[in-house]
Amino acid sequence: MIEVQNINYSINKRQLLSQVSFNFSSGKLLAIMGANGAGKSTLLKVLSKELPYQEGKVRLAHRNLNTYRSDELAQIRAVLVQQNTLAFEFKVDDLVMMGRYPHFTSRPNAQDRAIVEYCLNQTGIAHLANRTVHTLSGGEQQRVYLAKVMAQLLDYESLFDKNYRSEQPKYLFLDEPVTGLDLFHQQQLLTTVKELTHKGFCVVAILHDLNLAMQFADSVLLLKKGKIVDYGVTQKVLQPDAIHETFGIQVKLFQDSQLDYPFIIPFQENIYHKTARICQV
Ligand SMILES: Nc1ncnc2c1ncn2[C@@H]1O[C@H](COP(=O)(O)OP(=O)(O)OP(=O)(O)O)[C@@H](O)[C@H]1O
Repeated sequence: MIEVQNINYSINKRQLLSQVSFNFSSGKLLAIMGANGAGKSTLLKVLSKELPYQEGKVRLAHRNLNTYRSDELAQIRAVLVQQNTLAFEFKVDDLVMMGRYPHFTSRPNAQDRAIVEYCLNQTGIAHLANRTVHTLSGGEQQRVYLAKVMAQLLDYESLFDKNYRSEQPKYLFLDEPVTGLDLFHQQQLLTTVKELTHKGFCVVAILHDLNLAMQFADSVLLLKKGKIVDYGVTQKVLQPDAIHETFGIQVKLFQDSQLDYPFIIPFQENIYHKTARICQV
Protein backbone atom coordinates (compact mmCIF):
# COMPACT_ATOMS: atom_id res chain seq x y z
CA MET A 1 0.00 0.00 0.00
CA ILE A 2 1.19 3.50 -0.83
CA GLU A 3 -0.37 6.37 1.13
CA VAL A 4 0.35 9.90 0.02
CA GLN A 5 -1.01 12.86 1.96
CA ASN A 6 -0.73 16.49 0.91
CA ILE A 7 2.72 16.30 -0.61
CA ASN A 8 4.34 19.57 -1.58
CA TYR A 9 7.68 19.77 -3.29
CA SER A 10 9.39 22.91 -4.48
CA ILE A 11 12.80 23.82 -5.76
CA ASN A 12 14.20 27.33 -6.08
CA LYS A 13 10.82 28.71 -4.97
CA ARG A 14 9.13 26.85 -7.84
CA GLN A 15 6.33 24.54 -6.71
CA LEU A 16 6.71 21.24 -8.61
CA LEU A 17 4.14 19.26 -6.60
CA SER A 18 1.14 20.80 -4.83
CA GLN A 19 -1.10 19.05 -2.32
CA VAL A 20 -0.74 15.63 -3.94
CA SER A 21 -2.80 13.00 -2.07
CA PHE A 22 -3.81 9.47 -3.01
CA ASN A 23 -3.81 5.89 -1.69
CA PHE A 24 -2.85 2.94 -3.83
CA SER A 25 -3.10 -0.80 -3.05
CA SER A 26 -0.52 -3.51 -3.62
CA GLY A 27 -1.04 -6.03 -6.40
CA LYS A 28 -1.96 -3.30 -8.87
CA LEU A 29 -0.43 -1.15 -11.60
CA LEU A 30 -0.80 2.63 -11.37
CA ALA A 31 0.00 4.80 -14.40
CA ILE A 32 1.07 8.38 -13.73
CA MET A 33 0.30 10.49 -16.79
CA GLY A 34 0.57 14.13 -17.77
CA ALA A 35 2.19 16.57 -20.16
CA ASN A 36 5.95 17.15 -20.27
CA GLY A 37 7.03 19.02 -17.16
CA ALA A 38 3.84 18.17 -15.23
CA GLY A 39 5.86 16.76 -12.33
CA LYS A 40 5.57 13.02 -12.99
CA SER A 41 9.26 12.16 -12.49
CA THR A 42 9.38 14.45 -9.46
CA LEU A 43 6.44 12.57 -7.92
CA LEU A 44 8.04 9.20 -8.68
CA LYS A 45 11.31 10.36 -7.09
CA VAL A 46 9.45 11.51 -3.98
CA LEU A 47 7.63 8.14 -3.73
CA SER A 48 10.90 6.22 -4.08
CA LYS A 49 12.71 8.47 -1.55
CA GLU A 50 15.15 9.78 -4.12
CA LEU A 51 13.90 13.30 -3.36
CA PRO A 52 12.97 14.45 0.13
CA TYR A 53 9.46 15.88 0.24
CA GLN A 54 9.14 19.09 2.21
CA GLU A 55 5.56 18.86 3.40
CA GLY A 56 3.02 16.08 3.77
CA LYS A 57 3.39 12.36 4.34
CA VAL A 58 4.31 9.29 2.30
CA ARG A 59 3.82 5.83 3.77
CA LEU A 60 4.86 2.49 2.25
CA ALA A 61 3.37 -0.60 3.87
CA HIS A 62 1.83 1.63 6.60
CA ARG A 63 5.25 2.99 7.58
CA ASN A 64 6.54 6.51 7.08
CA LEU A 65 8.92 6.54 4.10
CA ASN A 66 11.42 8.70 6.01
CA THR A 67 11.88 5.98 8.65
CA TYR A 68 13.23 3.40 6.15
CA ARG A 69 17.00 2.98 6.10
CA SER A 70 18.40 2.81 2.58
CA ASP A 71 19.44 -0.85 2.97
CA GLU A 72 15.90 -1.75 4.10
CA LEU A 73 14.38 0.14 1.22
CA ALA A 74 16.71 -1.52 -1.30
CA GLN A 75 15.19 -4.89 -0.43
CA ILE A 76 11.59 -3.85 -1.06
CA ARG A 77 11.62 -1.11 -3.69
CA ALA A 78 13.33 -0.78 -7.03
CA VAL A 79 13.43 2.10 -9.47
CA LEU A 80 13.83 2.05 -13.23
CA VAL A 81 15.01 5.54 -14.12
CA GLN A 82 14.49 7.35 -17.42
CA GLN A 83 18.13 7.50 -18.49
CA ASN A 84 20.73 5.05 -17.32
CA THR A 85 24.40 5.86 -17.70
CA LEU A 86 27.13 3.39 -16.92
CA ALA A 87 30.56 4.61 -15.86
CA PHE A 88 32.12 1.19 -16.58
CA GLU A 89 31.62 -1.64 -19.02
CA PHE A 90 29.42 -4.38 -17.60
CA LYS A 91 28.29 -7.67 -19.00
CA VAL A 92 24.50 -8.00 -19.15
CA ASP A 93 24.28 -10.83 -16.62
CA ASP A 94 26.65 -9.01 -14.24
CA LEU A 95 24.50 -5.88 -14.41
CA VAL A 96 21.33 -7.86 -13.70
CA MET A 97 23.14 -9.54 -10.79
CA MET A 98 23.75 -6.05 -9.37
CA GLY A 99 20.02 -6.04 -8.65
CA ARG A 100 20.73 -8.79 -6.10
CA TYR A 101 23.40 -6.79 -4.22
CA PRO A 102 21.04 -5.74 -1.39
CA HIS A 103 20.44 -9.44 -0.68
CA PHE A 104 23.97 -10.84 -0.22
CA THR A 105 27.19 -9.70 1.43
CA SER A 106 30.11 -11.37 -0.33
CA ARG A 107 29.02 -13.68 -3.16
CA PRO A 108 25.69 -14.50 -4.81
CA ASN A 109 24.37 -17.96 -4.01
CA ALA A 110 22.53 -20.44 -6.25
CA GLN A 111 19.21 -18.74 -5.53
CA ASP A 112 20.54 -15.33 -6.59
CA ARG A 113 21.84 -16.89 -9.81
CA ALA A 114 18.49 -18.60 -10.44
CA ILE A 115 16.65 -15.29 -9.97
CA VAL A 116 18.98 -13.57 -12.45
CA GLU A 117 18.48 -16.35 -14.99
CA TYR A 118 14.70 -16.12 -14.54
CA CYS A 119 14.73 -12.35 -15.06
CA LEU A 120 16.92 -12.64 -18.17
CA ASN A 121 14.41 -15.12 -19.59
CA GLN A 122 11.32 -13.13 -18.58
CA THR A 123 12.62 -10.00 -20.28
CA GLY A 124 13.73 -11.90 -23.41
CA ILE A 125 17.42 -11.06 -23.10
CA ALA A 126 18.93 -14.42 -22.11
CA HIS A 127 20.69 -14.59 -25.50
CA LEU A 128 22.41 -11.26 -24.68
CA ALA A 129 23.70 -12.37 -21.26
CA ASN A 130 27.39 -12.32 -22.27
CA ARG A 131 27.29 -9.06 -24.24
CA THR A 132 28.53 -5.78 -22.75
CA VAL A 133 25.61 -3.48 -22.00
CA HIS A 134 26.89 -0.48 -23.95
CA THR A 135 26.99 -2.52 -27.19
CA LEU A 136 23.22 -3.14 -27.00
CA SER A 137 20.51 -1.10 -28.71
CA GLY A 138 18.50 1.36 -26.60
CA GLY A 139 15.51 -1.00 -26.45
CA GLU A 140 17.69 -3.97 -25.50
CA GLN A 141 19.33 -1.93 -22.75
CA GLN A 142 15.91 -0.95 -21.43
CA ARG A 143 15.04 -4.63 -21.01
CA VAL A 144 18.35 -5.26 -19.22
CA TYR A 145 17.51 -2.55 -16.67
CA LEU A 146 14.03 -4.00 -16.21
CA ALA A 147 15.62 -7.42 -15.56
CA LYS A 148 17.88 -5.76 -12.96
CA VAL A 149 15.02 -4.16 -11.00
CA MET A 150 13.00 -7.39 -11.19
CA ALA A 151 16.01 -9.29 -9.83
CA GLN A 152 16.21 -6.78 -6.98
CA LEU A 153 12.67 -7.52 -5.82
CA LEU A 154 11.82 -11.12 -6.68
CA ASP A 155 11.90 -13.84 -4.04
CA TYR A 156 13.33 -17.20 -5.05
CA GLU A 157 10.10 -19.01 -4.11
CA SER A 158 8.09 -16.89 -6.53
CA LEU A 159 9.95 -18.36 -9.52
CA PHE A 160 8.18 -21.70 -9.11
CA ASP A 161 4.93 -20.92 -7.34
CA LYS A 162 2.41 -18.86 -9.30
CA ASN A 163 0.40 -18.18 -6.17
CA TYR A 164 3.40 -17.16 -4.06
CA ARG A 165 3.08 -13.79 -2.35
CA SER A 166 6.03 -12.18 -0.62
CA GLU A 167 5.52 -11.46 3.08
CA GLN A 168 6.99 -8.01 2.55
CA PRO A 169 5.20 -5.81 0.04
CA LYS A 170 7.38 -4.93 -2.97
CA TYR A 171 7.32 -1.58 -4.76
CA LEU A 172 8.45 -1.09 -8.34
CA PHE A 173 8.75 2.44 -9.75
CA LEU A 174 9.18 2.76 -13.51
CA ASP A 175 9.92 6.07 -15.21
CA GLU A 176 8.79 5.80 -18.85
CA PRO A 177 9.64 2.09 -19.11
CA VAL A 178 8.45 1.64 -22.72
CA THR A 179 10.06 4.70 -24.26
CA GLY A 180 12.22 3.57 -27.18
CA LEU A 181 10.73 0.08 -27.31
CA ASP A 182 9.11 -1.32 -30.46
CA LEU A 183 5.44 -2.31 -30.40
CA PHE A 184 6.11 -5.97 -29.59
CA HIS A 185 8.48 -5.17 -26.74
CA GLN A 186 6.17 -2.49 -25.30
CA GLN A 187 3.51 -5.18 -24.99
CA GLN A 188 6.00 -7.75 -23.69
CA LEU A 189 7.45 -5.41 -21.07
CA LEU A 190 4.08 -4.29 -19.72
CA THR A 191 2.79 -7.88 -19.72
CA THR A 192 5.85 -8.87 -17.65
CA VAL A 193 5.25 -5.92 -15.32
CA LYS A 194 1.57 -6.80 -15.01
CA GLU A 195 2.55 -10.34 -14.00
CA LEU A 196 4.56 -8.83 -11.15
CA THR A 197 1.36 -7.26 -9.82
CA HIS A 198 -0.10 -10.79 -9.72
CA LYS A 199 2.79 -11.68 -7.40
CA GLY A 200 1.61 -8.87 -5.13
CA PHE A 201 3.94 -6.10 -6.36
CA CYS A 202 2.76 -2.52 -6.20
CA VAL A 203 3.84 -1.01 -9.53
CA VAL A 204 3.84 2.70 -10.36
CA ALA A 205 4.79 3.56 -13.95
CA ILE A 206 4.98 6.83 -15.82
CA LEU A 207 3.39 6.25 -19.21
CA HIS A 208 2.79 8.64 -22.10
CA ASP A 209 0.64 6.33 -24.23
CA LEU A 210 -3.03 6.59 -23.27
CA ASN A 211 -3.85 3.29 -24.98
CA LEU A 212 -1.14 1.37 -23.14
CA ALA A 213 -2.45 2.83 -19.88
CA MET A 214 -5.99 1.83 -20.86
CA GLN A 215 -4.80 -1.70 -21.64
CA PHE A 216 -2.53 -2.35 -18.65
CA ALA A 217 -3.11 0.08 -15.78
CA ASP A 218 -5.54 -0.66 -12.95
CA SER A 219 -5.59 3.01 -11.97
CA VAL A 220 -4.47 6.28 -13.50
CA LEU A 221 -3.30 9.49 -11.86
CA LEU A 222 -3.44 12.53 -14.14
CA LEU A 223 -1.06 15.32 -13.20
CA LYS A 224 -0.99 18.90 -14.44
CA LYS A 225 1.43 21.56 -13.20
CA GLY A 226 2.15 19.47 -10.11
CA LYS A 227 -1.51 19.01 -9.17
CA ILE A 228 -3.79 16.00 -9.52
CA VAL A 229 -6.42 16.48 -12.24
CA ASP A 230 -8.02 13.11 -11.59
CA TYR A 231 -7.19 9.80 -9.95
CA GLY A 232 -9.03 6.49 -9.94
CA VAL A 233 -9.91 3.39 -11.92
CA THR A 234 -8.44 3.61 -15.43
CA GLN A 235 -11.62 3.53 -17.50
CA LYS A 236 -13.29 6.13 -15.28
CA VAL A 237 -10.33 8.53 -15.40
CA LEU A 238 -9.33 8.25 -19.05
CA GLN A 239 -12.34 10.14 -20.38
CA PRO A 240 -12.31 12.94 -22.99
CA ASP A 241 -12.82 15.83 -20.53
CA ALA A 242 -10.05 14.81 -18.14
CA ILE A 243 -7.70 14.04 -21.04
CA HIS A 244 -8.44 17.45 -22.56
CA GLU A 245 -7.87 19.14 -19.21
CA THR A 246 -4.56 17.33 -18.76
CA PHE A 247 -3.06 17.38 -22.25
CA GLY A 248 -5.05 20.08 -24.07
CA ILE A 249 -6.11 17.70 -26.83
CA GLN A 250 -9.48 16.38 -27.92
CA VAL A 251 -9.88 12.62 -28.04
CA LYS A 252 -12.55 10.13 -28.99
CA LEU A 253 -13.03 6.74 -27.36
CA PHE A 254 -14.00 3.73 -29.47
CA GLN A 255 -15.10 0.31 -28.30
CA ASP A 256 -14.31 -2.88 -30.19
CA SER A 257 -16.38 -5.95 -29.38
CA GLN A 258 -13.23 -8.06 -29.01
CA LEU A 259 -11.64 -5.75 -26.42
CA ASP A 260 -12.76 -5.22 -22.85
CA TYR A 261 -11.41 -1.66 -22.85
CA PRO A 262 -11.92 1.24 -25.28
CA PHE A 263 -9.16 2.68 -27.41
CA ILE A 264 -8.40 6.38 -27.63
CA ILE A 265 -7.83 8.43 -30.77
CA PRO A 266 -6.75 12.09 -30.60
CA PHE A 267 -8.18 14.50 -33.13
CA GLN A 268 -7.90 18.19 -33.90
CA GLU A 269 -11.36 19.67 -34.20
CA ASN A 270 -10.74 21.58 -37.42
CA ILE A 271 -9.16 18.66 -39.18
CA TYR A 272 -11.92 16.34 -37.98
CA HIS A 273 -14.72 18.61 -39.26
CA LYS A 274 -12.98 19.14 -42.60
CA THR A 275 -12.49 15.39 -43.03
CA ALA A 276 -16.12 14.73 -42.09
CA ARG A 277 -17.31 17.24 -44.74
CA ILE A 278 -15.06 15.70 -47.39
CA CYS A 279 -16.39 12.24 -46.55
CA GLN A 280 -20.02 13.43 -46.87
CA VAL A 281 -19.50 14.84 -50.40
N1 LIG B 1 16.34 20.44 -10.17
C1 LIG B 1 15.43 21.19 -10.79
N2 LIG B 1 15.53 22.54 -10.82
C2 LIG B 1 14.61 23.31 -11.42
N3 LIG B 1 13.51 22.82 -12.03
C3 LIG B 1 13.35 21.50 -12.03
C4 LIG B 1 14.28 20.61 -11.42
N4 LIG B 1 13.86 19.35 -11.59
C5 LIG B 1 12.71 19.44 -12.30
N5 LIG B 1 12.42 20.72 -12.57
C6 LIG B 1 11.24 21.23 -13.31
O1 LIG B 1 10.11 20.68 -12.72
C7 LIG B 1 9.11 20.42 -13.69
C8 LIG B 1 8.66 18.99 -13.53
O2 LIG B 1 9.73 18.13 -13.91
P1 LIG B 1 9.51 16.56 -14.06
O3 LIG B 1 10.79 15.98 -14.54
O4 LIG B 1 8.94 16.04 -12.81
O5 LIG B 1 8.40 16.53 -15.21
P2 LIG B 1 7.77 15.30 -15.99
O6 LIG B 1 6.30 15.40 -15.84
O7 LIG B 1 8.41 14.03 -15.55
O8 LIG B 1 8.18 15.66 -17.48
P3 LIG B 1 8.58 14.77 -18.77
O9 LIG B 1 7.31 14.15 -19.29
O10 LIG B 1 9.10 15.79 -19.72
O11 LIG B 1 9.62 13.77 -18.36
C9 LIG B 1 9.75 20.70 -15.03
O12 LIG B 1 9.30 21.97 -15.49
C10 LIG B 1 11.23 20.73 -14.75
O13 LIG B 1 11.90 21.64 -15.60
